[in-house]
Amino acid sequence: MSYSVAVAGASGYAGGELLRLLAAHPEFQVTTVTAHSNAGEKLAAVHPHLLTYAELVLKPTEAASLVGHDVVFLALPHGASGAITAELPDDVLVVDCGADHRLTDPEAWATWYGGEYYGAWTYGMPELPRADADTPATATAAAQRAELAQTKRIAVPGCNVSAVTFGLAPGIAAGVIQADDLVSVLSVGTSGAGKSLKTNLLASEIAGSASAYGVGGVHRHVPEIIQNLTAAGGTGVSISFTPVLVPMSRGILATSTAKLAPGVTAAEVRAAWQAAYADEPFAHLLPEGVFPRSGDTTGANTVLVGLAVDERAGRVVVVSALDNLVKGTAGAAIQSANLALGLDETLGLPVNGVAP
Ligand SMILES: NC(=O)C1=CN([C@@H]2O[C@H](COP(=O)(O)OP(=O)(O)OC[C@H]3O[C@@H](n4cnc5c(N)ncnc54)[C@H](OP(=O)(O)O)[C@@H]3O)[C@@H](O)[C@H]2O)C=CC1
Ligand SMILES: CC(=O)N[C@@H](CCC(=O)OP(=O)(O)O)C(=O)O
Repeated sequence: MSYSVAVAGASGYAGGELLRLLAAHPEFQVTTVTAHSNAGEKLAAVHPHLLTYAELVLKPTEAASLVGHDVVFLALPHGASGAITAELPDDVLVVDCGADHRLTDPEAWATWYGGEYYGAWTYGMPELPRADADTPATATAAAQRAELAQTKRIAVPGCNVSAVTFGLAPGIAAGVIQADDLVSVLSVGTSGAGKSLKTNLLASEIAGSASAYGVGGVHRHVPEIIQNLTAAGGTGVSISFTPVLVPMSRGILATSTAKLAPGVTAAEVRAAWQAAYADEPFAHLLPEGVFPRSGDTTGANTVLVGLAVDERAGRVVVVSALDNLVKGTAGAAIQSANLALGLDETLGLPVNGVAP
């Protein structure tokens, strides 16, 4: 069976990456692409690298363009997807790459985003371990996958959120690190900010320079990270989160540290991540002493993790890398859509990065 697919926001970075991956997917046929200011243009005019769908004409982003498809991927600015989705039939699988449906707490939405709250959807991170807070060591990703298999509405995680969650969740779920004193500093590529012109992203200002932003616990990804790590079994989750814009177009390299739980050995720490990712197709723990580079994941739906125990500091140091446009958005969206349609979770998704 082949599914007809619409991609809204196809002229943007996330939309373009969805199209690149969907072109290699054996069960999906993209028949509609939409845009905002670029509506009316051929796709070839905005994404010359995408030959498969080059002749499709970008329609306006409105419900009328999207109805009649089996699957709709939304890659729109925050706040733009809620109203459109309300007009789509319940039996259409809708996968939103934006933040509109990620947060389960309406107050958190009001605090960090604002505007109308359209409610949380099934969270599109199949690997997320979920635990009863009293028994974190029993956390597995089975519950998340089971929910995804039943849903018609998927909220794709934020890209920075994914990098941090993949880095820390296994240790929290297994109880080998403390959740109340987490620190994550991320090197992030510029494409995470989207295609529209922003003054802090002028080439003359980012080339050859690194700059922190969202400093002081004010980045909107903080509540989403806390939501995930709490679901993984963390109690009193507290994280200091600082992204640093670096001169690369794609990729995120997150360095996260956490206090070792009392009495835990280095071998037990490693075993926690090893067990969590042993059977995962897209999450991988690297051998001892090996740490990922962001570029190792370019183009792949893969998150790579390296870890070490800093005995002097009493902390675990986890380095996690992913491509913000693939495992950080478009790849995660397709992986979750595969599950929701009962397809092989890995269908159409590259596992190997492009390096160097
Ligand atoms: N870039 C990334 O790494 C990641 C992005 N995301 C999320 O994916 C979504 C898209 O991001 P990204 O592709 O980077 O952004 P871009 O700015 O590159 O693209 C935005 C898309 O939305 C369209 N658009 C702009 N304004 C409106 C509007 N008012 N109403 C409807 N459509 C509009 C644009 O159309 P046009 O260009 O024709 O005006 C374009 O197709 C965002 O919610 C983002 O947070 C999530 C994780 C990672
Ligand atoms: C460089 C840069 O600005 N990156 C963005 C990535 C956000 C993202 O893509 O996630 P959302 O879907 O939650 O917007 C940021 O840190 O805000």
